[in-house]
Amino acid sequence: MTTTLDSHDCELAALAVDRVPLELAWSSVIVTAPKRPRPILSSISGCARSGELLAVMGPSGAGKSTFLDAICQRTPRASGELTVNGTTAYSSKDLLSFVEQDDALLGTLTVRETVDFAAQLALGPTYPNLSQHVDATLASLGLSSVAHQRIGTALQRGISGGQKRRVTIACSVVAKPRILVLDEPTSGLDAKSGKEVVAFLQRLAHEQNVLVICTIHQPAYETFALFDRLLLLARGKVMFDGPTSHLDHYLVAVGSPTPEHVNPADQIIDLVSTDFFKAHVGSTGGSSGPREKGSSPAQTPGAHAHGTHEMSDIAPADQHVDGLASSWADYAARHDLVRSPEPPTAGNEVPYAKQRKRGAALMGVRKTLTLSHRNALNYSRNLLAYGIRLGMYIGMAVLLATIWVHLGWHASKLNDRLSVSFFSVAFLGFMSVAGIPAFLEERAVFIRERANGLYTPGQYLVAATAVSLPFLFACTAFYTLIIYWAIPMNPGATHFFRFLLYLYLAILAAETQSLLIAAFVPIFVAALAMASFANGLWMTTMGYFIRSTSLPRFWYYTFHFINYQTFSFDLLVRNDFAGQVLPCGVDAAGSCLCPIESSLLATTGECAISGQDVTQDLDIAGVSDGLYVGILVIIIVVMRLLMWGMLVWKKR
Ligand SMILES: Nc1ncnc2c1ncn2[C@@H]1O[C@H](COP(=O)(O)OP(=O)(O)OP(=O)(O)O)[C@@H](O)[C@H]1O
Repeated sequence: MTTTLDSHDCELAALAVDRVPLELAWSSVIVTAPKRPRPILSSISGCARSGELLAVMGPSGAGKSTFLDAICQRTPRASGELTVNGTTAYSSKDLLSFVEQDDALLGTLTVRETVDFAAQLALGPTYPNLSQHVDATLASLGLSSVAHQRIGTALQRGISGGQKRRVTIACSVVAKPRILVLDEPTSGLDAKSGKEVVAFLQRLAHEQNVLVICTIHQPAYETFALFDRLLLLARGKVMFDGPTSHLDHYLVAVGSPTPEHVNPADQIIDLVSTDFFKAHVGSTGGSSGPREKGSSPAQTPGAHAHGTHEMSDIAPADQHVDGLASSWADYAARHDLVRSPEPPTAGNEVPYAKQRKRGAALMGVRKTLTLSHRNALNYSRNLLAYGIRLGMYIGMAVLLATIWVHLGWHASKLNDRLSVSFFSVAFLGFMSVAGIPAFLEERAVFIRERANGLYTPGQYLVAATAVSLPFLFACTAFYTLIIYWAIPMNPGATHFFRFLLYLYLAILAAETQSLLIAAFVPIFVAALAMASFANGLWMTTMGYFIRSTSLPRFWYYTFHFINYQTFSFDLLVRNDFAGQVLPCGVDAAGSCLCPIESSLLATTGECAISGQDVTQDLDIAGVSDGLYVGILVIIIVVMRLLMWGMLVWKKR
């Protein structure tokens, strides 16, 4: 990887542009959580400037991820002030890209496609030299050799976990952010790859004047040396916030010098860790080391070691951390390391926001097209999600066509025939839950990209709908073609196309319902259970198992009439029986035996029931097909709008 990285130094330098220097400042940032005795972050202030690589470190639970969330405006629980170049009037989505701890990627795409789509969404498909920029980014992160490998799915092994981490970073870097924030960019990477990634981030900061802030756990000495500054947190407080070059001196000053062959990054983490504090205090008498001469009277590491029996379990750790926070504040003041944000000046106004507004509508259309293209690729390759689903629809059709084969038109087969319409609506609708896993995978990508301002929930939904419509139509068409003449259903082109339309609307409604539920509860098992329950509810109140006229009034006036299955089932039944006459049987005495009341017997004496008799019996004779189609469309549109609302509302 070293060689590829080096060979792209020039490329990176060439990509550098003369950019307005940025300073991100955070002031008195406090993050609290309900039922938590102390804040997650206790009034943190500081700033960082473009061209710097800042490490945010601290023991587990120190508040590092929360700090990143706060400075990226990703948590509603934060208070305090954030400014860029002295102003609060900036858009973090325009300036900043966030790389989360989890790698949310589409497994069916190749590495290059993934980064290329990210570039198109961030910069626009017509951005000059986009392809070269994508290749340079891949090379910079050591991904050229796997550029054409798929990310990987449950069926197809793809790239390694460490490579996925780098692809996620590449997706953010390729967007050319002015501020890049990364949560654990080296987790899952071996030491060498971790160092290469941090070296890349350092060059990105130094050569492209980007401000890079990242949390990092236990960096190797050489990796740690690449950082310009360190912000060290413990129990939500600042333990160190200055150039990494001062760390050794500071450790000496607080009486905890780094022993030979020990990484100063490990030494300071050891010093501020309190997770096993009580045990540590009990066994060793607390961490030792004199306080820096002249430091505040707050407790130093060893000061609380005696008399712990008088304190609560939490107090010694808090005291330890408070002592170190004071030590740092004293040290920083003494050594002129306290950084204050620069006041705003003419010429360093925050750029971008206005420029981006221009041509926003065209950019929005392009993004929707790019997203649709990506979705179409995903659909065409995702055998598990879509291939197997199409196979299921075909399998169901074959089952129906072979079991109900040559059903014919006899009154004794009335219920068998009604069950074709029921089965088609209810079971095909039920199978829409199979779309939930693929949606959740896409949603994770959407959450990441939306948080980085790449596109809006509306654009995502339009693109997702545009690609799912033909897929669901194909599923419906295959199903209809297989069963229609095998049973057969009501002959004639009009009835055939009506069947296709009504069933398509039912499947669309079922699909939208499943996705709406998954957007509301984005946990696979829970969404599956809820969608299954909803389908069960619709099945039982649609008027097949118990005729609608016999349904208890509560269910009839509520769920029967907001039920997409009611309208689809009624439409299919009306279509199937329209104009048909079903002869009834005759008993030994020659009496006509019809399963339902026959109007033909009463008027013409013919021993048969008409299609009209069937719809009359089901209490759907007088309904308007157009109205029912309209209601189905409204149900689908309302659920899609609710889904949009859910996507807007749920940011995680
Ligand atoms: N929404 C929340 N509600 C309650 N507690 C929370 C919430 N978010 C975070 N915390 C708590 O705040 C503390 C800091 O969490 P955070 O994830 O920021 O730590 P971290 O330093 O990133 O830890 P790690 O290195 O283990 O990822 C933890 O104790 C965590 O349990």
